Amino acid sequence: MTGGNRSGGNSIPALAIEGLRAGYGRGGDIVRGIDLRQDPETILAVIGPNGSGKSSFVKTLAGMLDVRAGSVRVTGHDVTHEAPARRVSAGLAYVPQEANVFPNLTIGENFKLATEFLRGRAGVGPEQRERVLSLFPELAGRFRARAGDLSGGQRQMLAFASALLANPEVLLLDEPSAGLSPKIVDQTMEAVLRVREAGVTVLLVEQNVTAALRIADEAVVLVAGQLSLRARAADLRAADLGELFFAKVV
Ligand SMILES: Nc1ncnc2c1ncn2[C@@H]1O[C@H](COP(=O)(O)OP(=O)(O)OP(=O)(O)O)[C@@H](O)[C@H]1O
Repeated sequence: MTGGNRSGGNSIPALAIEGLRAGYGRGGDIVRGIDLRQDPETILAVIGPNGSGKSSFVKTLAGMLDVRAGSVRVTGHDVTHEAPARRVSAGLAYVPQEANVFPNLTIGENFKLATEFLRGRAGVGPEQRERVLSLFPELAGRFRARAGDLSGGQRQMLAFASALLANPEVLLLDEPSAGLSPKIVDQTMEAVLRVREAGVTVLLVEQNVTAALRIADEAVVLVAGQLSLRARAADLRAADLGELFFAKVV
């Protein structure tokens, strides 16, 4: 998160995924052969019908689900078989859909825990904390507030901020709009834009296709664990995706 421009035609992809396959226990593959490259400092939306494997895909990238085949690179570094914490150290941060803050701890304590295991990662420290707080001014001065007492939108900001304290190159977001009112969804998406403008690459899994397409640079459609379409977000309309989803998209 430098605020500098790391993009460019010949730059190393922020994320490079090849032939990725993953699944649960002894079950069949849920992620079924995904190839994907994402340029630095872009927002890529991952959309698709319920149960198509969006969360499983992002969990695989975060190291929560074992890779059965293929590879994952973050700014050129192979993290395919790294544990989740090592991926964060390699620049890949993850905000899960649920349980993404510690509700019984204060904002200050959530911040402290977020970096507790990251000593040694470049750019983690007081300066990064100041940068993060400048992105989320609503959290500044509220360090003693209990995370569980925050509104849904504020809690989401805290989850983003905690992930960004690790100074990631890539931020994985799993359905940040889930359970939020339309107004708060808009504010949350604005926050994702600020994160991108601060120099972070964002992979955004979303059910709310309209909200995701509004801020994304590009979108991919995931159907039954495989990518069925990649397009510039500006060229896609939620209403046109119904056929791909085999369901009405709103
Ligand atoms: N912990 C789990 N154990 C076994 N199977 C799982 C587990 N979590 C998800 N699955 C299966 O993986 C498939 C894809 O689910 P996943 O949650 O990744 O899809 P999704 O696209 O994120 O869906 P949604 O949009 O409804 O969240 C489903 O068939 C689901 O039943």
